Amino acid sequence: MQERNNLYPIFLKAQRLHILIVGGGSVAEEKLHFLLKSSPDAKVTLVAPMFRENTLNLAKQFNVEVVEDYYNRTYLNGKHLVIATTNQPDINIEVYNDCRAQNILVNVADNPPYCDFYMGGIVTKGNVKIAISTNGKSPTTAKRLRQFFEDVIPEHIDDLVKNLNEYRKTIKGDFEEKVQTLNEFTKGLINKKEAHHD
Ligand SMILES: C[C@@]1(CC(=O)O)c2cc3[nH]c(cc4nc(cc5[nH]c(cc(n2)[C@H]1CCC(=O)O)[C@@](C)(CC(=O)O)[C@@H]5CCC(=O)O)C(CC(=O)O)=C4CCC(=O)O)c(CCC(=O)O)c3CC(=O)O
Ligand SMILES: NC(=O)C1=CN([C@@H]2O[C@H](COP(=O)(O)OP(=O)(O)OC[C@H]3O[C@@H](n4cnc5c(N)ncnc54)[C@H](O)[C@@H]3O)[C@@H](O)[C@H]2O)C=CC1
Repeated sequence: MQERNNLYPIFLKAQRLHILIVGGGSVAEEKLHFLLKSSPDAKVTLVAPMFRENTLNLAKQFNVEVVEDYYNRTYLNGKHLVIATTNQPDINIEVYNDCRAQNILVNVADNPPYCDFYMGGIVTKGNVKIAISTNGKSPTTAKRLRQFFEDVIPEHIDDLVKNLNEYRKTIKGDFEEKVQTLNEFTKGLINKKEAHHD
């Protein structure tokens, strides 16, 4: 039987969550880069005894707090989401265990058994965002799919969203009538028979 991805994607308001990245090396830079590419307003703290120059430069351009220190549990105070990227496997696992004990969602980068969530491939076009996951099976496929969709999804998809948002405000009637009108209006965008709950 074909395997199936049972992960549930959600779209976080990264601006009002406090995210901690433990480590300041190459992996921290990669995770921070994709986090900020999607959510430039994300509120992030980095903690590590040593930072690579590229990581520091990236952090400086955004709302990222940099703390030069070894990880300890007090850095979890007030954090909602944690990503561990150190080159010390036992430290990454300590971070994982500390987070689990406090119900803080944790991702040990590139270490699936120690992840409550995975980072995905992300495509953003204006208000439209698509997140891609291969269930942790092939990050390279997630990256290629991200590049593919960045290419083929037209920039003007955002105009459609904005226009429909305006149009929605002008429709009269109760909620059900609005839904019906909007669905009727956009039927032509999809070349298949409308199925219920699609
Ligand atoms: C499970 C997951 C956990 C997590 O880290 O969240 C994970 C795990 C691992 N990554 C590894 C390596 C690489 N990761 C990338 C790239 C990305 N990895 C990302 C996510 C995820 N990576 C999560 C699953 C996502 C999903 O469900 O599909 C992306 C999408 C998002 C992001 O990083 O923010 C980002 C692309 C962003 C973009 O381009 O848009 C590349 C490609 C490259 O750099 O060219 C390589 C090198 C090639 C290779 O080795 O495959 C290894 C092996 C390490 C080793 O060899 O030791 C593991 C461990 C394992 O697979 O077991
Ligand atoms: N660089 C890569 O492409 C890949 C790396 N990895 C694994 O990920 C690990 C990290 O890789 P890099 O980021 O390249 O290493 P790196 O050497 O660039 O960075 C390691 C970071 O961990 C920090 N650190 C060490 N002890 C710490 C502690 N007690 N508290 C907080 N921070 C601490 C260091 O100060 C440094 O900032 C490696 O051990 C490697 O096994 C896995 C796959 C690919």
